[in-house]
Amino acid sequence: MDSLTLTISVTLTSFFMCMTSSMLYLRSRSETYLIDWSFASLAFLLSSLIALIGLYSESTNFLFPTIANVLNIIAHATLLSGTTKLTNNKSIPFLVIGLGILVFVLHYLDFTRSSTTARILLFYPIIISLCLGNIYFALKHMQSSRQSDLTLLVVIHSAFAIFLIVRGIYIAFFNETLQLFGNDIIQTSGSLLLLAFMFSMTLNFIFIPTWRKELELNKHSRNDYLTGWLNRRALAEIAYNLFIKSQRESKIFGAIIIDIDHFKTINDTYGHAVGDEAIKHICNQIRNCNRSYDFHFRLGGEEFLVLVDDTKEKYVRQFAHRIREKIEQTPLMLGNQKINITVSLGATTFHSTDNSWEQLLDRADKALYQAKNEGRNQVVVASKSFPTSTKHQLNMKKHLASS
Ligand SMILES: Nc1nc2c(ncn2[C@@H]2O[C@H](COP(=O)(O)OP(=O)(O)OP(=O)(O)O)[C@@H](O)[C@H]2O)c(=O)[nH]1
Repeated sequence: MDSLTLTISVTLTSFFMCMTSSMLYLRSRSETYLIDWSFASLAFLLSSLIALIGLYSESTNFLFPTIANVLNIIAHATLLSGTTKLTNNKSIPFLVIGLGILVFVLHYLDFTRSSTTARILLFYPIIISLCLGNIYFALKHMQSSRQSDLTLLVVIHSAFAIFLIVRGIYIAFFNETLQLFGNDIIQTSGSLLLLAFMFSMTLNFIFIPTWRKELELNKHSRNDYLTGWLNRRALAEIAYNLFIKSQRESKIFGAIIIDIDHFKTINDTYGHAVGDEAIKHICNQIRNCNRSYDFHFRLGGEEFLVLVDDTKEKYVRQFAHRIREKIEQTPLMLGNQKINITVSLGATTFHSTDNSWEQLLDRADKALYQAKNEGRNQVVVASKSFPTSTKHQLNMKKHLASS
């Protein structure tokens, strides 16, 4: 494979990369990091076009490799800019422009002007650092969001950085002229490496927005629009999994149902919008009392459920009391006006005699009914022998059946 064929292949691949990223952006304009990745692809395309023209015209003009290299570094820096926008909501235009100017100036130093090897060894650390930047931001994002959507990006940049290091070491320490596919190994491996990188980045461009759309759809179908908490659709799946886990590993999970007291009065007095604020306020207070890995659901208007994994009855009781106290002590502030809100809570834990997760929720619901009946603003914990069927419980069953 001669250099011209390889450079034409790289140009074509960067053309497809550019087309793919810009078309993806035109389809979903909210994914603004695709603008940066489209510019990066355009810079790769221009870089390979300039290299191609230089090669085809057999020009010795130093401006050809200079501009091709400047654009190449700008392309890698703009890829990083897309990643920082995706993970941190910030692009990094000054770094992109700064690196472009730096690489241009470096071309006109005596030792870089006279040696291709010196140029490669000078610019590789810059590209490797940009790859490491991509890896750092992607890993940080995946750790905080608990999603693995950027795995492919991490793999591609890691593989590319490793290949660059190996190639850099080879260029620095071995100067035998080996052949690869009928051409000088340095030339061929460089083009093949870039081809593989661009091809996998194009796949990555398609993969990331698709994955994010799917996550968003999934989130909308499982989460309540007002609070962001899980809805009834998610309840059946999560409660079933906890129930199976409790049976298999003899672990206890607990349920706390929380209902705002006299919520209708809040709505009637202050209006529906303030009612919505009150719901969000209560959710924030509940969240502040629980562990981040408990499951939070909005069961209906002003009724919430917390499922507590791997616990004991005494901890569930403590949690429930903490929630009640926190809400009582933290009024909703409407400017200078305080709105005091209280909640009633019904709690219970898994018993070995429970045949289904619904049985556990029925018991928590009955306890809630008792808390309401006994004057509200209190916690009732249902033990194994809690009395059966109430009117409220039947309502709950109806709710569950219709969800
Ligand atoms: N603002 C607002 N109100 C809602 C929402 N969903 C349901 N509601 C209202 O919540 C109120 C619930 O009233 P009730 O079921 O009588 O309960 P309550 O007034 O809290 O009385 P107790 O639970 O017995 O203390 C109704 O007025 C519903 O219209 C919502 O998303 N936002």
